[in-house]
Amino acid sequence: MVNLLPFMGHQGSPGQQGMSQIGLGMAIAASMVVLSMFQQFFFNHFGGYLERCLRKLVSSMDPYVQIRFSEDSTDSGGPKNYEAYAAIETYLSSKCSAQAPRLKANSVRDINAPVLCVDDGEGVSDEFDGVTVWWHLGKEKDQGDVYRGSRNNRYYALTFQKRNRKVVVGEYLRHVMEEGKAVSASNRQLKLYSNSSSEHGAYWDYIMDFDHPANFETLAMEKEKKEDIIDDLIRYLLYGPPGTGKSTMIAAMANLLSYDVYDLELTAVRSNAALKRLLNRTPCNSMLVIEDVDCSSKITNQREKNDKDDGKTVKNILEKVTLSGLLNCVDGLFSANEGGRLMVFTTNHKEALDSALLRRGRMDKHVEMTYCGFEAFRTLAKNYLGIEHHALFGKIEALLNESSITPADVAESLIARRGKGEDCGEECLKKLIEALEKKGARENGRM
Ligand SMILES: Nc1ncnc2c1ncn2[C@@H]1O[C@H](COP(=O)(O)OP(=O)(O)OP(=O)(O)O)[C@@H](O)[C@H]1O
Ligand SMILES: [Mg+2]
Repeated sequence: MVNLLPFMGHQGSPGQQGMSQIGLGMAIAASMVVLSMFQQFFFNHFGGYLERCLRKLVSSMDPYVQIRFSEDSTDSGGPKNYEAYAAIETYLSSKCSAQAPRLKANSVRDINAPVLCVDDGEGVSDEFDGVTVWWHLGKEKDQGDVYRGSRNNRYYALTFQKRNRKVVVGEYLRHVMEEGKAVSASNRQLKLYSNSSSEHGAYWDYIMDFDHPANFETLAMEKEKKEDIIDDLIRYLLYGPPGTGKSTMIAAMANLLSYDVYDLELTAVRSNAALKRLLNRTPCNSMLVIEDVDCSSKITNQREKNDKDDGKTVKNILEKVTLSGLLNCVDGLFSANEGGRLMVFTTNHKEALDSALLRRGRMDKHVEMTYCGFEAFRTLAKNYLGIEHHALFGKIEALLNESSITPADVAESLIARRGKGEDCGEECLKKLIEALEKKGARENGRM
């Protein structure tokens, strides 16, 4: 404690000194209580008012407005945040190459046309309708949570003069988002994610860049069916025997929409809560895929049984991912986020699926991937041999009508002949006819 006595001027007897020290102490304590009560009273009644006045004063002196667009998709803005951030980044790539002294290249689909963007701490200006705005890429520390840890979040700060607020917030931002999305859709490198879990919960792991060449043109399937799918991509159940193109169709869908693929392995998800967390972290413009959903649900049932056998508690059993848990999550996710998300289940055994999954309205479309018909064969012949018409096509059509061969098997016989020279087309078709005849004979023999 600070000794106050030397500053007291008058020094009395030791007894008097003791008394005056106590008196002084009490006076100081009392004045501190009064002061703190006053502070509290003052700030309760006038603090808000003072702050508002101060803000008004500062903003009247500062003729600029700033808007931040954060890359963080886990805060209150959700995945939409990242969508806006990515669109801005792409939009600015065309502006920054001429202006910013430091640039960075983002991973893109076409290596000949990389998307450049400003480096951290750099800025660029832009003109729109006679209005100048300034963009700046900043970084802020985010405390994160136990699931993702702390990290640095980037944000784009848009600064403009207050008098241009209407144009910037309205037309300019719309223009930035539209342009940015159009460019990124055509040139963005797609990515493949899969789910993992740790003691902290479930999360998405980046696996690799998604570089599947499939598209709807090369997908072997009837034209009408393809068009129907393209027109209305939302929630799908793809079913059919192995090798009929379910995974190929998923790749074609992702490529068509430029969506990243989130491959959900249900057996690796530990609880319905973990599943919910994962699905909530599936950003917009993404495709959630659950392959072989019949196997996933079987394993779930099996796990429940095993747990019962092990004598584990009821709580543990309930905590496992259940089909109804999955369906609840899916319904919630998709009703909250119209568009920008696609979900596809696949199965080889539609008949084995729970009726809850098949119920109308749950999966918008059930698409059957079938054995190779003649139209599908023609696509494959064009893909692999570059042949669109041939005298042997008639015979092949007749044989395809009689046997059940998968597009994968047809493709395999066509690939096997490829590389044997320009004129291997006819030879390939003959080989295919041979394979079809053998298959037909086997199938008839079995019947
Ligand atoms: N409809 C198709 N159009 C074009 N190629 C196809 C088609 N179906 C199969 N293929 C070819 O066969 C290969 C295997 O097909 P894919 O993996 O898509 O079958 P799947 O239905 O997913 O099988 P599984 O049920 O075993 O997962 C593909 O890589 C592709 O080359
Ligand atoms: Mg597959």
